[in-house]
Amino acid sequence: MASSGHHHLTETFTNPPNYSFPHNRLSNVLRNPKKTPIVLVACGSFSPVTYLHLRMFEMAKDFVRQNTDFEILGGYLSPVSDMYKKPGLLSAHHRVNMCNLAAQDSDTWLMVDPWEAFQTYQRTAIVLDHFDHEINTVLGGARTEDGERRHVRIMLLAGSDLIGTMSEPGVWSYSDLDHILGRYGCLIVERAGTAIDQATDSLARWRSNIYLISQLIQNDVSSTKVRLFLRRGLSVRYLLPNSVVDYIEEHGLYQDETAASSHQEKGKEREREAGSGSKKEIVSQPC
Ligand SMILES: Nc1ncnc2c1ncn2[C@@H]1O[C@H](COP(=O)(O)OP(=O)(O)OP(=O)(O)O)[C@@H](O)[C@H]1O
Ligand SMILES: NC(=O)c1ccc[n+]([C@@H]2O[C@H](COP(=O)(O)O)[C@@H](O)[C@H]2O)c1
Repeated sequence: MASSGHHHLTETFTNPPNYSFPHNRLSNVLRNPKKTPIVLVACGSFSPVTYLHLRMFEMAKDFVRQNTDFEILGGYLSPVSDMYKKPGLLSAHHRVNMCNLAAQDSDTWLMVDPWEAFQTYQRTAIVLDHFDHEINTVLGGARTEDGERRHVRIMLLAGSDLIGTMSEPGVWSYSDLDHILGRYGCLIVERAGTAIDQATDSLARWRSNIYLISQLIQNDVSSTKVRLFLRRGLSVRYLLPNSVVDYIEEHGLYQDETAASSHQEKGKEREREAGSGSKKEIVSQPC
């Protein structure tokens, strides 16, 4: 495993009340002893979770099988805390519930960890340390079929827009980047509107720990677009799991324009559209 050598695992973590680490779908057996066991962690708002978020895990699974010596033991969605205060961020309670519905609906290896959602904002480097602690220290890592103990490597799963922010000044500290990309590593899924090479150029020193996954079927669904559709009373069915669409309808979510700072959201969506070179309006009518 690559290690920066300068950083140590965070020793103490603040847990939300009544918290227990979900590991019901986490495999603790490494089927191929020649492989390195990994766990994928996707950090984000998930407001709401869409099929694109779930596709990221499937794309990563195919990529890992075809191009690496890793074996995936499980995947986690880790919704960010309400204190992240991003426009359109619905309460953690609803975001976690929707992620749980989506994960239940999906394959058998996805789970939702509410650890960061239900407490103060935690930086991504700390979130990955938390997973490392729970999986390797508390659960004792994985075992081969012969009973040999193995350290599980935690890896960040993200879209190329997120990796793009890693070269923007002031968003991530150098020591956090070194911790995330040096100690753990990252699988990056190409996202329409973000140049993947440009996004990773400035991260070249950690190149060996960054895996780029191209999108063979272009899909630019975003949570921002889903929120815009909902506010305009448009259908979002088949963009996200039915159980999540039903949950949104039942609870009347994403109807309130002011709470969601729609102004900022439209700006953000236009930026992304402009970045992708597309001049199309998402919806022909203005809000
Ligand atoms: N269409 C997509 N293609 C590739 N990656 C994506 C896509 N949508 C989301 N992601 C990735 O999923 C992770 C979680 O993202 P997040 O919840 O912030 O979703 P989002 O759709 O970007 O939300 P918002 O529109 O509210 O900014 C991020 O790493 C993001 O890059
Ligand atoms: N310094 C950091 O640790 C840092 C900076 C920016 C975003 N993030 C994380 O990235 C995820 C997605 O953020 P955005 O939706 O703002 O792109 C969130 O989970 C957030 O916590 C972490």
